[in-house]
Amino acid sequence: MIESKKPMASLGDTAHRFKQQAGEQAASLVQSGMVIGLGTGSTAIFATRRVAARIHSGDLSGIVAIATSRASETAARCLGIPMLTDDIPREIDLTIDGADEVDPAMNLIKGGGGALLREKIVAQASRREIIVVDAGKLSPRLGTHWLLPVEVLEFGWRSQLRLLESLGAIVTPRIADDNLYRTDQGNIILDSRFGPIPDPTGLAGKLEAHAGLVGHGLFIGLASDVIVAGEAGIRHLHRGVEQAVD
Ligand SMILES: O=C(CO)[C@H](O)[C@H](O)COP(=O)(O)O
Repeated sequence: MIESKKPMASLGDTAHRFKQQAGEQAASLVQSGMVIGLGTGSTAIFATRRVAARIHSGDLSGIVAIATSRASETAARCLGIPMLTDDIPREIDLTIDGADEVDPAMNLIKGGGGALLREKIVAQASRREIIVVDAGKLSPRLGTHWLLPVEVLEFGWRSQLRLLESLGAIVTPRIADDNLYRTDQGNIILDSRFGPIPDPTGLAGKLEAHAGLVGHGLFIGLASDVIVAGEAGIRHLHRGVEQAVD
């Protein structure tokens, strides 16, 4: 079990250092010959950079990667990582991604960066889904600190908004540059404030039952590992079991 130690606000500027520590620790788990998934966001990028550095130093060979967003793909290509595009020809050995909120059972809210749908596709295609976070992301219950992003088709999107409201959420369509934000798929995101979610699995089921609602940021049972960095150091849990950290 992971217990929340500090609220996000108290981490302040140190969060950046913790993100780096968590991301780089995860990159040490990549081995030559692997197909890897590259996550999206300010924590996952530290893992991507370290993987690139290991490739260029000759420490890693035969790596091929799939990105969880167009932005991550562009970053990885710039760093010289060999990339797959738009297809996952075989099981991904290991994916390293960030999260917005992590509960004690290693369930997640993701999608703060808008990449939730690709992130979930890649997570579900991965043997190991390694989540890297600073300690401020730990939460006693999903929804306590973060909005739940829900990706919907433009067609009929206000009916999805009403559905979310009927489930108890306060819903705000995500805006970018004074327009509705668009995901990599051209869809809309409805940021939904549920507050602490008593039954994330039940809520996920209700959301998945609706046509037009193409993705949501609840990642239930998908994380195999969580690497969390904070004032107490770096902790690594693999399927609930504490791992030694170098
Ligand atoms: O889900 C995500 C993007 O869709 C990110 O992984 C999540 O928002 C965490 O981002 P960061 O590491 O920048 O805090």
